[in-house]
Amino acid sequence: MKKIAVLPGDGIGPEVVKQAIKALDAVAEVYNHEFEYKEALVGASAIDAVGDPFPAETQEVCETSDAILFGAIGDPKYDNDPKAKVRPEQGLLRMRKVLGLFCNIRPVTSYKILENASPLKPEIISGVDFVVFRELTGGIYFGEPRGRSENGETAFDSMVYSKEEIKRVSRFAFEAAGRRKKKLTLIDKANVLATSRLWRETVKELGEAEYPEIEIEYIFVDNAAMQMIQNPAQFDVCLTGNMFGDIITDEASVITGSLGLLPSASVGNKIGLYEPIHGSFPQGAGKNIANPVATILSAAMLLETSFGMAEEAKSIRDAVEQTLNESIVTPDIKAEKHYTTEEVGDAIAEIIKQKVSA
Ligand SMILES: NC(=O)c1ccc[n+]([C@@H]2O[C@H](COP(=O)([O-])OP(=O)(O)OC[C@H]3O[C@@H](n4cnc5c(N)ncnc54)[C@H](O)[C@@H]3O)[C@@H](O)[C@H]2O)c1
Ligand SMILES: CC(C)[C@H](C(=O)O)[C@@H](O)C(=O)O
Ligand SMILES: [Mg+2]
Repeated sequence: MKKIAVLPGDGIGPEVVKQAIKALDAVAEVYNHEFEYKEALVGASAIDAVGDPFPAETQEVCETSDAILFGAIGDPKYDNDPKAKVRPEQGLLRMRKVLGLFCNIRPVTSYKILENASPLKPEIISGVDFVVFRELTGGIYFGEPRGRSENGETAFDSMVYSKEEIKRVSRFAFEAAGRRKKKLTLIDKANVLATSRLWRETVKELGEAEYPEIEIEYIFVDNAAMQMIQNPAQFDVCLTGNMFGDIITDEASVITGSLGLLPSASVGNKIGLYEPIHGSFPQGAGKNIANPVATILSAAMLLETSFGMAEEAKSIRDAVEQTLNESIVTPDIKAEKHYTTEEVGDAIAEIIKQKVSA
């Protein structure tokens, strides 16, 4: 029996998480596994219920589970109130920090069938298959000091990184590069930032000392943002800090056709957390239009990474691909006919059940 903490969160979070559970249930049925789900509050809905975006009970549920499935957090009432003292995003950040989730893995894969769904030309996105390793518990998101001057006229955030923080996430990226094309691209801003120069120095030292077979390429983040649109197929394993990784992966989602397609895994010392890279898409909440694929693929990453269930994970990925091939897609994907969140979730679960029982 595997215990999965389920944190649906806000906006479309509960709708897309529900579809991922359908896929997990289908896997459990076909492969004879038992998954026990324990739901907990996070984000704006947790603030509304108990005044804290990451309550102690939620932390407890996470820490006593084998893996965490997360939807999304965020609500316009906080986005539009810069003076709000408690914010949903603080819950997400605190959760990442206390659970030691310092490495966020974001694969970007283009699907042949969706080559016309992207605003980019098919010949540019054909065969794109790279993965971004984003540092998740350091950098400008967490650095001190941060805040406002006494008169309120100035605000400041600090970008802080230690060699140790850089090394531990870099190891994950080097290991992945070893399993893939033996090339690692460090994305930074070393021409301006002292922290980026520390990244370059540390990654170079680590590579020379422990991963001499991996070729390291260095690229400035502004150039990388441009190259990712101009020639995305050149990338394989990318490594970057917290904020650059956040921005560059939303950009990368355009290659695939929709932000609603990209999953992620956040790992570190202990437990793994799996979540779509998108947010709570408040405009789409309650309308049954959100694309559940990013969350369903996050569930596949959960099976593979936390439970070592590679075949089960593949059955989810294959089912997703089949729905895309059959054009069973939500409105964010260019198609003649569109399906609802529930219909896409049902179709994927059905295919998982059929495929393996066939
Ligand atoms: N990890 C997270 O929980 C997370 C990530 C990003 C943003 N947020 C929060 O979400 C809220 C909304 O932020 P935002 O609008 O900048 O980003 P967002 O990712 O929620 O949405 C941006 C746009 O992407 C599209 N989109 C996103 N997910 C989709 C899906 N599953 N299906 C179809 N289309 C999808 C929509 O067009 C949407 O307008 C904010 O409060 C923000 O802080 C949370
Ligand atoms: C909501 C926000 C704090 C979060 C981040 O910046 O990490 C989100 O954009 C993400 O990509 O998970
Ligand atoms: Mg983001």
